[in-house]
Amino acid sequence: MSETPVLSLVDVTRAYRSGEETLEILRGASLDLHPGEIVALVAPSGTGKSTLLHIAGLLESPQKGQVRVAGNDTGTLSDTARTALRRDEIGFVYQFHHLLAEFTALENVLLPQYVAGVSQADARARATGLLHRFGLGHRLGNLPGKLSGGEKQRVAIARALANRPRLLLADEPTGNLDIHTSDAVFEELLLAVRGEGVGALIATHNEALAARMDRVVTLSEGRIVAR
Ligand SMILES: Nc1ncnc2c1ncn2[C@@H]1O[C@H](COP(=O)(O)OP(=O)(O)OP(=O)(O)O)[C@@H](O)[C@H]1O
Repeated sequence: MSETPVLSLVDVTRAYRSGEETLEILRGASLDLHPGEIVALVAPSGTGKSTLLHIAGLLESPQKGQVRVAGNDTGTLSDTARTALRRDEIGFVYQFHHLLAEFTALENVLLPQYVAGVSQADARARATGLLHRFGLGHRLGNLPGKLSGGEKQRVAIARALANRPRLLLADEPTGNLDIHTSDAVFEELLLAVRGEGVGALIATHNEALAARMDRVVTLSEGRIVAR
């Protein structure tokens, strides 16, 4: 493919100290994720999925290697430029929704857009459009405490997509939900991601959900390999 990858990891290494020991979690992990491609990351617990997603999301830095997001070599960016790149190009969905409890569903989807400088009218149109798409048109004014688990996670996904990121990173995005709700929310997530043409890297333990994505990769001895 000739298009610039939305995410390029090149020989990324990351180790943690644990007492006397050094845990080498990532040992030369490389991956190209192309625009619109949806990749599942399925690997045993503790092998470094969250570490990899944090590095891809510019929340952590690798000790060695390169992280390029939408063609930008992030190792050479100032903190301000990294923050702007994260805000404009990357959406995150976690296992837990992390919605702001004192803000309504609509406000939770508006806020990242305001931070990015989107006008009130445009932000409102985008937020209501997304929330309607996730079947939450009747929940715009609800606080998170007044939403079901599945609804909260749908709002979190809408929030992650609000600024039209080119890259979506998700860590067990439906791992907190019962099987039935998880399947439904996951289906909506895939539809939205495909509809928006976002490149997505999604960590999951759910093999059936992984099989619905374009490609499945795993972590083996600190490297990313196809499965
Ligand atoms: N900040 C840290 N300091 C020390 N060790 C850490 C740190 N973060 C992660 N680790 C260790 O690195 C390893 C990989 O952690 P990570 O959370 O990336 O795994 P994971 O594959 O996402 O696991 P799970 O599927 O259980 O969420 C674990 O052994 C963990 O204890």
